[in-house]
Amino acid sequence: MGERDEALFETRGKGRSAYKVFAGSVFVGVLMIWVYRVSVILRGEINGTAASWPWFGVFGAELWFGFYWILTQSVRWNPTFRFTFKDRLSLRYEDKLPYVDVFVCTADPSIEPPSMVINTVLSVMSYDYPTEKLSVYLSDDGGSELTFYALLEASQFAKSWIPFCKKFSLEPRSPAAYFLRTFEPNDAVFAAEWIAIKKLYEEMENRINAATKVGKVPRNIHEQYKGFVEWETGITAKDHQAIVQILIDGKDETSADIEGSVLPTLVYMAREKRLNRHHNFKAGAMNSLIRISSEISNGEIILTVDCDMYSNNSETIRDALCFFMDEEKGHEYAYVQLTQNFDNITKNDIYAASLKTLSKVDFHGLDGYGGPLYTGSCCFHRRESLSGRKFSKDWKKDMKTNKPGQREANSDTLEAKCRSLITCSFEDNTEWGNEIGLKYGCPVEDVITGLSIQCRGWKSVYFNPSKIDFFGVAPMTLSQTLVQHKRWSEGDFQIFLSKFNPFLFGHGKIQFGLQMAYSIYCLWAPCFLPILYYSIIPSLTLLNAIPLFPKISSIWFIPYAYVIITTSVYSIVEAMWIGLSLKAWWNEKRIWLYKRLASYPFAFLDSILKVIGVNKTTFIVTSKVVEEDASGRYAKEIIDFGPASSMLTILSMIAIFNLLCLVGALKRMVLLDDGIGVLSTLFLQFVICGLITIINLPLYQAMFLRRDGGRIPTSTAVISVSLALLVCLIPL
Ligand SMILES: O=c1ccn([C@@H]2O[C@H](COP(=O)(O)OP(=O)(O)O[C@H]3O[C@H](CO)[C@@H](O)[C@H](O)[C@H]3O)[C@@H](O)[C@H]2O)c(=O)[nH]1
Ligand SMILES: [Mn+2]
Repeated sequence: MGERDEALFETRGKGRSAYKVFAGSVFVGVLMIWVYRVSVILRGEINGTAASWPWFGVFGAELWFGFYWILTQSVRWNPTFRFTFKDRLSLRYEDKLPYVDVFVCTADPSIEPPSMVINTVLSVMSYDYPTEKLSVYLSDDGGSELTFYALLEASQFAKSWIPFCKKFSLEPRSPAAYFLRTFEPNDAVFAAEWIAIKKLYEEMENRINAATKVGKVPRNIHEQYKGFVEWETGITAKDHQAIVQILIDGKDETSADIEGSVLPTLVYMAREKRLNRHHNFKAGAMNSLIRISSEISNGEIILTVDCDMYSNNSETIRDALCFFMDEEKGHEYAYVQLTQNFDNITKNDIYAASLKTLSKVDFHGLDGYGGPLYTGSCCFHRRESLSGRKFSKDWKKDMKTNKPGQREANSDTLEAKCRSLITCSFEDNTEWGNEIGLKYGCPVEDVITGLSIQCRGWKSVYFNPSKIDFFGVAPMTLSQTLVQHKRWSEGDFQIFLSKFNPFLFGHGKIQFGLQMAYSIYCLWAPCFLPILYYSIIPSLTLLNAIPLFPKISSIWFIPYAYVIITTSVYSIVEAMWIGLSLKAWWNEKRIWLYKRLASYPFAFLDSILKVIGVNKTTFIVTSKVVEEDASGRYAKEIIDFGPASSMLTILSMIAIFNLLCLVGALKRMVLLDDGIGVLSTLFLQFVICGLITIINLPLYQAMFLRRDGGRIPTSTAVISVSLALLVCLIPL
């Protein structure tokens, strides 16, 4: 034992020589482009001409694109793939498996329906894992009796659901997903139980949805269960006392399922909220969970999931443990990040929300340099690394345990103790949010926390098996997509500006490849500048017949053509390889542009304002539901552009502006005698302007032709057309 052929997991890299040769050739192309620009400057051909400042700007953008392209090579250089051996784990450690605590976070019952939240909870309660070692905690930042009520219902339903899942080895174990995907079985015994449980589930779901609809829990239920006393005083989401309710106590022999087996512990928590106190969003909720769970179950492994991310694979905990419990390497790992998948993605992924390039390319690349980012959900942590501990080589904690944790026996005293840990003032003058737990003050608490853990010497693992582990809900409108990406790019850029800058703080602590890879995301926000420039200036100069690029017949045209064509073809090939359709690839390109034009500029601005102390961190929660007609459009892959917003105005303005430039330039080309000559000197500007126009076809449609609720509001149309006309008139 202990030899790698007996190991609990295996790591495989992929030989990438062909790719490296290709990337090398692109790099030469990029260098040639730079050489061309410098040589023109040295020959003094540019200074003083009309093209002077647009020309230097384009050069600046090209410097950035080249530099950024180099960064993205880090995640394509050394991809790493992991495989686990769960049978070896069971064979060696089945009776010594560690305690596992699962954290689920929810924030708002109106956009995160309680019936969805409890499906996530039920799916993780039903893991194929010793139930006495499994505890599930729900943090409710909405402090809502509706969510509490749903969880109470779930705690009852679990008594039938968990034994049913295990008896028939069901997958997935979220009842909603299971009943959506399966039909009445043929086997008579199974069918009888199946029908009975389905009925039980539907009745429960109806009760929960009925309460959610009216916005309160029926009186008679209030009276039946003492826990509701917390809501008797009419508390609000932003102002309420600390609430901790142990709904199922796994240590209590009387709380068994219908077959008499122990149930996993189930806890509801709403940390104290006061109007004048900052609560640090999800990071604050997670830190509260870390503290109360350490009193109640103190699992050595913590799984964090968002409330929409149900488990799709009952064996996931065992996969994760294959890394943590591996005799040789296990002690190095702080967290095991699994893939976040979404089961509401449309056929051609209209909002590029599947994030497949991240999950199927980038994260494998990150894993080759010390491990992936922590992305908030679907991630297993070692409790001690999450709590701030430094990695040390000599220190191998023995994960193998079979003794129950020590704790307060009486559940009333235990709850009271826990409540005292989640008051507004508990963290005052402590290291929580700083050295201990998840970090505060950053809209991506996950990424900054993961980075700081890696900088304390720990490694992480990316595990992306062919069987999907989790399914969540991706944004379903354009504005939600843009707002989510604004939060992400803002948070990542703030990391870059903070003392945790991957190159500075990470220097000497994490590998250079990892520093580069983190910077891909940390530098999303500033990418708006060159892209915005490229979306306006080449087209404006096209309109004014000022060339900015070498003409088609020039030898310097070759590196441009080579870089543009090969990187585009490569990006299509990569998209096919990760399972996107051609149309999905095209949609991804559109959202790529929209993020850079609409999300990133605001992220950039807000980050700067935050650095100079004007702005505070915010966290706009993504809605997991949309209205009926919006969901109809989503299913038909019709982009929902509305409502009016400054983000939308920018997008519309740029789309219209490019259309005007293209029309103006084409007109001139047709009217002039030397049309072909014009086309040849302005060729690349035609390409850029033309592509921006073509990719915006759905936008023009939404502005001028559509009448549905997802169209571009008239006010936005008027403003953006006027602005576009104004920009066209800028004299050069
Ligand atoms: O004050 C808050 C705000 C959010 N949440 C929860 O945080 C989770 C993530 O929120 P969501 O709106 O779904 O954001 P996403 O952009 O989908 O989340 C990704 O990005 C976040 C960081 O920006 C991470 O926290 C998430 O884990 C990660 O999945 C949800 O369960 C929320 O209920 C809270 O508990 N309290
Ligand atoms: Mn989410």
